[in-house]
Amino acid sequence: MNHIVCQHLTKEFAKGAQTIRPLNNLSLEVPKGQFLALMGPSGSGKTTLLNLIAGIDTPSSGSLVIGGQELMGLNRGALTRWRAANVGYIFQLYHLIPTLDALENVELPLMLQTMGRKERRERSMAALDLVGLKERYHHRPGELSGGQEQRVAIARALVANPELLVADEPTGDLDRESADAVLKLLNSLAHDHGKTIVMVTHDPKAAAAADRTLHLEKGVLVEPGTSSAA
Ligand SMILES: Nc1ncnc2c1ncn2[C@@H]1O[C@H](COP(=O)(O)OP(=O)(O)OP(=O)(O)O)[C@@H](O)[C@H]1O
Repeated sequence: MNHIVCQHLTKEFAKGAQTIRPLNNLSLEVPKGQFLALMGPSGSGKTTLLNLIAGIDTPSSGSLVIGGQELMGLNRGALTRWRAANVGYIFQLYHLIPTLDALENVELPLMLQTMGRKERRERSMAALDLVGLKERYHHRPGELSGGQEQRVAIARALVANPELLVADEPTGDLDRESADAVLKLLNSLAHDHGKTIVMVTHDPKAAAAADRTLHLEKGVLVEPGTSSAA
């Protein structure tokens, strides 16, 4: 079953008298539980596509169906509710709150739900356990390594149990060893826990850890080796 179905997806921005089109008539299907890597030069539309798939931004035209829900045409409020229930976002620079410990950071998405403190704590500890950091729950971000911070951020992305994870350069700020640990974790989340993962990366080694790699160029998908810039 396809988890993500993009058909003729276009995103346009008006810039003065000009129209910028970061995504141009893009069609794409991603099966549930697939770990997909998106590569492409700077400005090719990777983040724009990721933000549409994450429900952060809305398409200008085309269709975007995720888990059976058509996102095209949803208003801001509906999109925000859909995102909170269905998507976990992982950033390059973690975006943890420095004054909160690991557990409190992971709990944050659950604050938006009506849930008792005990259940919130239990769910957050389970997410920290899944990323291998249960013992570090009381540490603040400043007391963790970059790789550990990213794993806490992944626990935060997972805690509301979304089916879809999107990651923008999740290993871009990590050394090779920490990057490999994060990639192994993402791989396991897809294959052992059924999460669909869309990851933007510039690193071919990170892309190699995914099930499939797609290349974007000037807002369209290209086959490797057919680049217009080549
Ligand atoms: N909100 C916006 N308003 C106007 N133009 C935008 C907006 N968002 C993105 N763009 C333009 O769309 C194009 C694609 O941007 P995007 O961030 O998707 O590229 P990218 O492939 O993620 O690049 P990078 O690898 O540098 O992050 C760029 O030319 C960018 O300037």
